[in-house]
Amino acid sequence: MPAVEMHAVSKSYRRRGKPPQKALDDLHLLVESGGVHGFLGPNGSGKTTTIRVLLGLVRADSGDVRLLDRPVPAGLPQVVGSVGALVETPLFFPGFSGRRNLRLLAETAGLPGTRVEEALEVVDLRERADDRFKGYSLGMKQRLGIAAALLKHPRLLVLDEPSNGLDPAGIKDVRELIRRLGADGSTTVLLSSHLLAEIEQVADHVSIMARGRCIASGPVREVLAGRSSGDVRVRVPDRAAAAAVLTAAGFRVSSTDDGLLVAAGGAPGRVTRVLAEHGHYLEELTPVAADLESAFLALTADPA
Ligand SMILES: Nc1ncnc2c1ncn2[C@@H]1O[C@H](COP(=O)(O)OP(=O)(O)OP(=O)(O)O)[C@@H](O)[C@H]1O
Repeated sequence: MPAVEMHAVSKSYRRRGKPPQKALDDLHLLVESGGVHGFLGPNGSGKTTTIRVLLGLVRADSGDVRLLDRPVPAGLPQVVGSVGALVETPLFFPGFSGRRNLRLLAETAGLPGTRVEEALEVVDLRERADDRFKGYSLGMKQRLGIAAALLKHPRLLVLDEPSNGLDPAGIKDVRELIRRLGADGSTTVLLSSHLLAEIEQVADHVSIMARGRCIASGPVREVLAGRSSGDVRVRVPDRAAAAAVLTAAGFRVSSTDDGLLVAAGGAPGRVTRVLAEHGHYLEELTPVAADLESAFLALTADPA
């Protein structure tokens, strides 16, 4: 059963004195259960709006939304107890300890105190649980927020840009925590981020948003492997002569530290043949994968 299904979802925000702002434009999104699903897109691409629609915080103008196999918003009361979310920095009492803050939340939600200890354990805050919230580092505050979202042992945990504003140490802690949660198997994590590296390092699957649509989705490796640059790196004994031959054959060639970079347009066989026909024998030919950054930029580039 998918954790999230969205079909043809559109949402515009009305703005006073201006035309409506289209935030979601015929969005199709599928998040299978289990692991960490990265939800990647530049600022303004519609990630937060998608999450708001999912959690019933705003209503879509059209389309179908299902969360844990229940329609949204009608079926939300049946699943809300299985969904944890960290959408904004959560509000805690600054003068209370982390543990006391969580206990209050657990009591309000009718959850047993044992859940507080389990959640503190998962986010690795037990040792500091009796310190006041206001003395926590930003990373610890964020982990306490995740602990709060974990109190009800959610089947789906939604984290909207959890690393925003954190220092490198905090980012690392939150990243490790998300990895642990994904490996645990009982929780599906939907992790939204505009940071490619964050998604690359923790997510199994990724959906890429641009301009209110999902433009690519699948296992992280596949989505990115499908974006090979079409370039090849070649090493030959006589670099200058080989470059001249390839240029004459119509290839764009540049020299690198250890060989030639050839824009082969996905036809590495032709590079090999042209070189061999002119008596240049390859020592090495390696396809150059598009790095994640350029794949992401190419996917999300504004066509306008
Ligand atoms: N309450 C609102 N009123 C008007 N426009 C809005 C509102 N919320 C979002 N938008 C617009 O909708 C579009 C999508 O915004 P959204 O916040 O969903 O994107 P995002 O990918 O989460 O980006 P960010 O990371 O910057 O929050 C943007 O153009 C944004 O300016």
